[in-house]
Amino acid sequence: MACAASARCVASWRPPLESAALRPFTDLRQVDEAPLRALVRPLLKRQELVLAQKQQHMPHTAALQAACLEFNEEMARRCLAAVAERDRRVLDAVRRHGRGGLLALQRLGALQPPWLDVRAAAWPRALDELARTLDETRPSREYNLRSQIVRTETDQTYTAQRKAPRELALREVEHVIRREDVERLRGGAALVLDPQPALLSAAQMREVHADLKRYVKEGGAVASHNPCNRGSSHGMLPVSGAGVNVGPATCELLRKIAALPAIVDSYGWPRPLKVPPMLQLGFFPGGSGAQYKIHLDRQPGEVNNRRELTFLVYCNVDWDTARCGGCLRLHPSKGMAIKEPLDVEPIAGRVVIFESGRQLHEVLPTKMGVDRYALTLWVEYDGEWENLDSRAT
Ligand SMILES: O=C(O)CCC(=O)C(=O)O
Ligand SMILES: [Fe+2]
Repeated sequence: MACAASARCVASWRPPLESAALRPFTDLRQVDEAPLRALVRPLLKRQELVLAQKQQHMPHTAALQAACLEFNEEMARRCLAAVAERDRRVLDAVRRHGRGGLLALQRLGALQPPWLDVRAAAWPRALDELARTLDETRPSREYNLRSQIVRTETDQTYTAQRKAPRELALREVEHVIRREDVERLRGGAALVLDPQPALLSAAQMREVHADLKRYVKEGGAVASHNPCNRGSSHGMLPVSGAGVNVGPATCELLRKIAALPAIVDSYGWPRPLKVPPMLQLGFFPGGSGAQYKIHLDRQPGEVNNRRELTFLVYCNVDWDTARCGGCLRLHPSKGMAIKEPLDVEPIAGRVVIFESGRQLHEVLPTKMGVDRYALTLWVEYDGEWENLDSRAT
């Protein structure tokens, strides 16, 4: 019955006629994106200059992060101003035309919230409610607008930077993930792998550990502002190892991590994958109680997040969990295989793989004395934003 009714509705639906009475309101529906789009390229150019300047007195990735931050702040400022200007015009129009203006905007589908009560009796309280809602929702609308614009304008560069997994395949790591592992991953399992032979020799892993320690000390990781992720710092490392002050063992590890998604891909993953050019170094200072509360690496409905699979590799030589804490806790999650919380010790060379958008996880507080280092590669879904959350799982 419901289907028949909605089929009839769809068939008889027509776009609202933009009559002369509605015409003055039609422009109010959208933010004028043209000046914002025109801004992206010059800002990116400026970002390159800022990067070149900063590189003279700080490590490459710290400079890159600082330059990106400046770019984002400027874009956010301009987008917020544009959204605020549009809200001001909406409120002006409604004030001028009274309830008729509000009704007109609603008919054009321009107004949030859709639940606003616009009956004569509720006027003028509706105006206050509209003003408050516009005010409260402005930051999230700014965020959406910014990611939409930056994304469209930089799409070509972004795509060019991301290599398909097969191009990155390396024979040396073929043994790390087996066909059965990928089958389990497809079935909702999280993989905890201790490859034999290890990704690196014990001596090489010590070199990596020393490199990461130095890298953090030189300012390569910045303190997290995420309230869920108190006390930790993060930096980005290019998977090529190019341009960063790290030794051959770390470069080898980065290349090997970037080659792992090709194995998953070769045994069959339901969606196309892309490997980003950078991976994250997570630093949890020992004894600080730093932790990362329970989270997903891609929240449902997140607009500009394509994370499909999370690959973690730990670099903590001589890690003693009883003394240092810092386990990765995998939580039971909807549609996933884990039924009881599972604590994974972050020991050097261990590889953990799970679905970014489905596997809930947290990092338990680090305790005494020893710093915790993790490398995280978020392999992305190679498709349209819109498809991400509506896809069959
Ligand atoms: O360091 C870990 O074990 C996990 C880190 C994490 O969950 C993240 O960065 O999203
Ligand atoms: Fe995470």
